[in-house]
Amino acid sequence: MQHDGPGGERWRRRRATTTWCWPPSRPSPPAPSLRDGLERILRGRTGALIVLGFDRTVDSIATGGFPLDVEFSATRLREPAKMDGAIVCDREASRILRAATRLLPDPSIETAESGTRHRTAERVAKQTGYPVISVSQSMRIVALYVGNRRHVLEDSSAILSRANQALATLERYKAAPRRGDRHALGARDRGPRHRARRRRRRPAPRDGRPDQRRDRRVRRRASAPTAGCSPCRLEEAHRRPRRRPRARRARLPRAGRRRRRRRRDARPARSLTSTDLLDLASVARIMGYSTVGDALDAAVSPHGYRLLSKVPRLPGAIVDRLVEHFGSLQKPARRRPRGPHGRRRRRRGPGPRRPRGAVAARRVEHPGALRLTCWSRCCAGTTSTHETCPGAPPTGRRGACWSAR
Ligand SMILES: Nc1ncnc2c1ncn2[C@@H]1O[C@H](COP(=O)(O)OP(=O)(O)OP(=O)(O)O)[C@@H](O)[C@H]1O
Repeated sequence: MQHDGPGGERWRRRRATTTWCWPPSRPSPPAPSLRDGLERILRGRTGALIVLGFDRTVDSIATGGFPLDVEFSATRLREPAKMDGAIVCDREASRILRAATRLLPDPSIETAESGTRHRTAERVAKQTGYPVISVSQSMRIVALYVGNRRHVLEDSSAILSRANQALATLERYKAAPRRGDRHALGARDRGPRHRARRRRRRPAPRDGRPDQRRDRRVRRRASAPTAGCSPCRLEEAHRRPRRRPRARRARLPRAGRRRRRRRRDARPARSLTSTDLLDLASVARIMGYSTVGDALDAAVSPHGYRLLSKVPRLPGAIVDRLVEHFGSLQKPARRRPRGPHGRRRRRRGPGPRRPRGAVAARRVEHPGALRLTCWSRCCAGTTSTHETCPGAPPTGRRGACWSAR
């Protein structure tokens, strides 16, 4: 008779086709002691058949053996594995419930395995929906069966050696000079003039692609050492919380929108696939450059975010405003200061040199945003702010310092 409740035909079929995952209430996949126990069984040159879950279906297909109901530990798992038959644990692998039991799954369930242990493991996994671990004595491998899937666990030493190799590669990637640096240094160094010419050459979006690819490789490598370490990575992926749909945001003013777009565009190319990385236009687009016409070959220059982020105590809002105002770092860096009547000032005689950073400060309209060195004849750069400059006029008027702009 077919019934739909637990243990019924439809119930069993549904369980066999749905992907098994750890109960949501459980904070983490099975304890590392399970992996340790499997290692011990392998080292002891015995096999095992372990069912991770117990319910009416498991009970109905298990015959013989003896009930245990003891706390799970690696050593306790090793002992019943020496005997014939299967071991049944609870779903969290925190207790060993039965040992040396014979499993008789439905023989009509298809299986691609040949040995009796593996055939049983696959059938039990399909019929009960619980994960079943089979440790092969002859092949010395651990296979995990979950529903219709089979996953062979890698040897710990292999995972460790791969992780070490990945870390070494990561170090090498990190240590390698970036393409920009190579330009500056000059791979084929032909003397100081050649070096200076190379340094002056402005990069185009096309030049950024190898660096993007390298960054991607470094990121992929960085996650590689852990990949495959956990036998339940698959399940973990299932348990990963889904991103909640974001609440609709209030429309920002135009400047804010522009800033947000620029930040979004400047976000690292994490979302790009390996194929996208080969497409120069996608990479340029994510870097915030235009791809229309021959824009990819046009010279580009940095906005100055990186440099400005190094100015201590300079708030992000001011950085944004500076970048918005100048557009590019090159403009203020190249500009020579103007005198009181708009003429370019000449340097007269020896004296303290004005640092470049102060030039950028001169063009900012908002005096409240300025906490930069005052450079004028009144204090000759000995003061750090307008307020502390001895040449500063009473509040509300611009003094000698600022009228010198
Ligand atoms: N239906 C079953 N229920 C419980 N245990 C079983 C069942 N079938 C096989 N086993 C266990 O598997 C052991 C080995 O069986 P067999 O050698 O036929 O399987 P195998 O798939 O070739 O395994 P291995 O790769 O380890 O040699 C048996 O001694 C028994 O302990």
